[in-house]
Parts: sequence; C-alpha cells; structure tokens
Amino acid sequence: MASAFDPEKARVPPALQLPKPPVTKASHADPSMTADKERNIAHARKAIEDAAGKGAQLVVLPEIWNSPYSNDSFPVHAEDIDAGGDASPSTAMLSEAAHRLQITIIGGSIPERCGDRLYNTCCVFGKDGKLRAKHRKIHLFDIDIPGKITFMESKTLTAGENPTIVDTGAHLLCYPGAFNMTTGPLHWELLQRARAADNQLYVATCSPARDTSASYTAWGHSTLVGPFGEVLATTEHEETIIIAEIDYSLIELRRTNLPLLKQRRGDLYQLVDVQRLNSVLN
Ligand SMILES: NC(=O)CC(=O)C(=O)O
Repeated sequence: MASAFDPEKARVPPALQLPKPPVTKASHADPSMTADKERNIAHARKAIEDAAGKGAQLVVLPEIWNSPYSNDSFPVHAEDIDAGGDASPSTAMLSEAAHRLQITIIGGSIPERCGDRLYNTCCVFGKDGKLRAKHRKIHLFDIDIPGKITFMESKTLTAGENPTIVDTGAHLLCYPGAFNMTTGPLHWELLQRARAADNQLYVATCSPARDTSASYTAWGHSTLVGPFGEVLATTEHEETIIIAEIDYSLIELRRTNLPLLKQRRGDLYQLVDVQRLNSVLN
C-alpha cells in the first residue's frame, strides 16, 4: 500500500508576518551540489556575489556545499583547511570573496581532512578575508529508519570536540544543515523555532537545494527565525537566495517582554563546562 505520508503537507503553518526592522541584511544561498568540485566552488562564488549584490552583509552557505552529501564523496572532496591555499580551494574562495565583497561568510561546511581523519567543518570568514572561526560538527548525523532513510556520518567522519562562538555572546545561531525527506518535514522548522524561542535569539539555517536524483535527498527550506520563534523568512526546496534583515535590538525587547533568562533556576540546574572543569581539576 502506498504511504499516506506527504512531507510537504506535514509542515507547520506558514510564516508569521512581522514588521521588518532594518539592520543586518543576511542571506542564505541554497545551492545544489554536484560531484564536480570546481563547478560547486564557482557556483557558490556566484551565489555569494549575487547575495552581496542584493545588499547582504552576512551570507550563510549550506552543509557540505562543495561535494555531494555521501560517505563515498566526503574523502574525495575533503580539503586540508589548515594547510590552506591549493590544499583548500573551497575555503580560499570564501576568504577571497569575503574580502573582495566586504561581507562576513558563514561557509556552510565542507569535508575537512586532518591527518588520517575527516571532519564536517564550517569556516567563518570576516570582511578582511581572515578566518574568524572553524567549527567541526560535534554531533554527527547517524540515522536508521528502515525503508525511509539510513545514513551514518560516523562511517567516515570524526566528531569535533568544541563548541564555537564567534565574537562575544551569541545572538544568531547558524546551522548549515542537510536534513532529508523524513527528518526535514518533521524536525527542520520545529527545531530552529524551538532553539530560537528557548534562547530568545535569531536562528538561521541553510540547506542544500533538493536534488531528487542524488543518493541523499535534502529537504531544502532555508529559514531565518526571530527571537520569539517566529519565521521571518523562508523558502521552498529549489535553489534560491533568501535575503532578510536582522534587527538585533529585537532580542533585548523580547527578553524584556518575556524574561526567561532571569527566571532560570541556577539553584536547581546548571550548564557545566566540562572542559573548563577538567582543566581546573587536573
Ligand atoms: N545532515 C544532518 O545533520 C541531517 C540531520 O541532522 C537530520 O536530522 O536530518
């Protein structure tokens, strides 16, 4: 019997209409990926240039944008980011584009080779073209829903060890992600709205566009969510560039409206920084 599950119909209701306060213009480029790395780099460069041409000051690329999202492709497309230059043409392009266009780029992620290990790594470049942060995905994506989706990033990738915060304080959580046709309709928007509402900050996600001929079919739907969990901008699953404005002053307003941070019960529960704790104990 055919499944009655229709991913498109399983989505939550459409975006809330909120006033758009002017501040940072952010853009999510949503490119589709092929096995041709040079083509993927040229394609991403063009999307970044188009977004900057439309006024974006911050551009976010999707997860694994220089390679197909597959365990066979990760080793083939991996780059030695620390060595840079010819050893990492993808991040060299991001650095050059950030500097030339005077924008910040959150470079989605690419497979990174470091010694005999591979990581799923996101690089952030500032307007001066300098690397501001390098984040290795900590929670690898392993899923096994027989008949729907089975994918084990842990087959080829190693998990990163550290959270990454760029600048001081987080006002925007950026998730370059490649959810699929099962987790996409169920979790993609739900998780980003939940994290935005929990923490009263902005959440931006950027997915590869959907390619139904690929071995892993991405959900798409790159989105920007505001500090009340409201969807400020989103798209469907085709390749596109979404531009939206981020007014960081809205965070303070929402935290005053609904003072969740002040109501935290540190006497009952706390976040523990295990690395710091260990460094003090040892
Ligand atoms: N690539 C991913 O990390 C996908 C993911 O997390 C999902 O739930 O789908």
